Amino acid sequence: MSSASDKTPVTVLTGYLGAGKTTLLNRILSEPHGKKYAVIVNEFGEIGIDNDLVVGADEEVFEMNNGCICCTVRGDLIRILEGLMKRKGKFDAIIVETTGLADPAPVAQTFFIDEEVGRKARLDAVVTVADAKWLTDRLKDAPEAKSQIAFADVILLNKTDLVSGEELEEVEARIRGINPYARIIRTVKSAVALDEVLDKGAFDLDRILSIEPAFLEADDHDHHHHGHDHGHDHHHHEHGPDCGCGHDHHHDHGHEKHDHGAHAHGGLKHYHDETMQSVALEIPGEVDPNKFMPWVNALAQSDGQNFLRWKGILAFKGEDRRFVFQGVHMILDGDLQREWKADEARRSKLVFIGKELDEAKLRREFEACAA
Ligand SMILES: Nc1nc2c(ncn2[C@@H]2O[C@H](COP(=O)(O)OP(=O)(O)OP(=O)(O)O)[C@@H](O)[C@H]2O)c(=O)[nH]1
Repeated sequence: MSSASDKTPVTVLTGYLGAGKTTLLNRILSEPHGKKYAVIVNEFGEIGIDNDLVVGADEEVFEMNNGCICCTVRGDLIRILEGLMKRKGKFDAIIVETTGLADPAPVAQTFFIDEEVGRKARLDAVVTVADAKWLTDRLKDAPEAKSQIAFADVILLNKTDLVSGEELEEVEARIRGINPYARIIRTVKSAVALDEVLDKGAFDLDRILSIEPAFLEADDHDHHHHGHDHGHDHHHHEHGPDCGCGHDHHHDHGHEKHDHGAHAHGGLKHYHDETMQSVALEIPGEVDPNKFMPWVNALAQSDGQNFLRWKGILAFKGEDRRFVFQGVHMILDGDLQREWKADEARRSKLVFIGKELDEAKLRREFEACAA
């Protein structure tokens, strides 16, 4: 028997779209902590933007593309974790960043149900980043957001700069209503002392069993997902039937009625928003910032309500550095970041995640920004 301390600690980083997970991850990776972390990032949308936004991405980041981590959890995640375990000694800890749409329960479950993984790794804590400005709304319409709060051991109540003291009290009370146990830390730009979120030993199985009595029950979807109608289409865009999620996305969407959009994975409720879509656009070249910036500003006003998350990496005409564009609803942010590398094609990518996305219009308008 190995003791807990022999096992590699795993932090599951979750939180709704745009809450500040990547911001926290970059902080963790760039601080001089003297540790070596392996990072597993679960991408949403077909073209990899998330991985490109993580600093030091070259050596440490393992991508799980095209699929939702909570669906691929027993496939890709286990394979990546087992691969990492074989290289034990190289990593002090593992961080798994889930997409904003993932339900963390099945991810956490992996560490208890998969024997091989459970022998070598231990779930240290589920850390949830919550957006102080939007969480209250998402708790009303997005069951994943609620599950992310319910499963958290530590909650960063982030973006406190965007709300009044009164609103902050309100959202904190809502969080407490769902999860009275988690430690809540108020942050701006996910600024937190690392020892508040890493190596906490905070994951509390007994508490989770009180929320999800079926947490430890394995199910027959464990190693193959065939034929499992998952009823969600949040990443169906431009994916073939083999999007890697392992579920059939193109049949019977929303056909079965589930309570609150919950799906059974074993005995475990599994939440997915069935109306979420993503649109991924790419221009094989540069864009003109004098067209792009006015366009996104106008779009934020006209359609921002429907865009839960939009982000892009753009090659601006005549600019040596990559422009990283970020949006959460109508709040936009953009920065020139590192230089394009010599062997890197100067392409411009933009991803939208939201509801009622008019793909043809977005594509047409984005393409009109080409330089
Ligand atoms: N005003 C404000 N903006 C913030 C804060 N934290 C992060 N942001 C911005 O919010 C946007 C989203 O941050 P990310 O860290 O990319 O969020 P995320 O949770 O990784 O997003 P997804 O991976 O798309 O789910 C970026 O534009 C950040 O700069 C904050 O405390 N205040």
